[in-house]
Amino acid sequence: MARPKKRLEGLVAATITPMTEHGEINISVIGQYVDYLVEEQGVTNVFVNGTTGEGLSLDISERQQVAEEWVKKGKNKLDQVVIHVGALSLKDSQKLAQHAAEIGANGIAVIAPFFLKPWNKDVLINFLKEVAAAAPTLPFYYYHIPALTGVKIRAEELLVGIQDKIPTFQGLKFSDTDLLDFGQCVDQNRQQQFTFLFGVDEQLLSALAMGATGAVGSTYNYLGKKTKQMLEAFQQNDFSSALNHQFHIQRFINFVVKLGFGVSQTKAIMSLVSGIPMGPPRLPLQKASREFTDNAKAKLKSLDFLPFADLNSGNLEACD
Ligand SMILES: CC(=O)N[C@@H]([C@@H](O)[C@H](O)[C@H](O)CO)[C@@H](O)CC(=O)C(=O)O
Repeated sequence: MARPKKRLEGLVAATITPMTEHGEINISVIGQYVDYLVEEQGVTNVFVNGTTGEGLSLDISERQQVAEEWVKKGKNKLDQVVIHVGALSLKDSQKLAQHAAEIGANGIAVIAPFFLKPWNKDVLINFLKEVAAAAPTLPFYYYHIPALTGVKIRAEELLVGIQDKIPTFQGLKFSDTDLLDFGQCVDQNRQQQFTFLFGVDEQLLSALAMGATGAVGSTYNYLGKKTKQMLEAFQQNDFSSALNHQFHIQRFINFVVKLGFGVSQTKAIMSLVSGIPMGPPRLPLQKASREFTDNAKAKLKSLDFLPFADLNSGNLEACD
């Protein structure tokens, strides 16, 4: 059975796909992006071409180029590079899975197909199994994100006997707020040594209490250091400090959610905080507004989340 040499643990940044002002992928800044995550945020695992990375808005060749660049630039710097290879077409997904294995990625993840949808657990597993089989040496993660896929099959049900069907199954990336489902995934699989990655950053502490072994999220791109403080406090059984850290993070997320928060806004915030031009999102997404970025910047400052006192206005290129 394929197992990563080291278990995927701790924080995993759901990477942004940098783009030029003309909407082309801009892989030239990925090396700089790797250094920023490692050196400034202490984040050494990445999840590439997922929701934040607009994976489903890229064509196959673009997805392969982005994946390849992360593996290349992450060599000897990142611990694990997991590639999301989910697609509506099984063939595309298999092609991407095979490619991920060829380039030396550390794992693959797949969402449920979301147009012609699997209507029950067995059908979904059959789809996932066919993708996993295209990369038989790579650990496989199911990416559960029902609010976006519309596939509401409970993760708990899906995990029953999953390794009999998918021998490379390694774990779950759980991007949902149903902590009953999440808790039962952990509780019913205590013997399996699965990896449980939680994907709702503002609720991570609750998931840690339920047994999450790590977390994948968009905010770890720029709040990685802060979130690591929460993880450390939790590991030291200092629940009061961990809660303070979670509330601190929630104050920011709550603020931006009220303004309207998604991939476009993540790109703008990351450009602002890191100084790396992430560019605009691809249609159908729209650039974050200048008003959003100004407000987010003021909030980051007031919460002491900005590494330096004043920011170069050049970092605001992602905004109108
Ligand atoms: C719906 C969504 O984008 N969720 C984010 C969260 O990190 C989210 O941005 C955060 O919890 C703020 O709500 C991640 O789960 C997405 C993710 O891991 C990915 O990009 O694949």
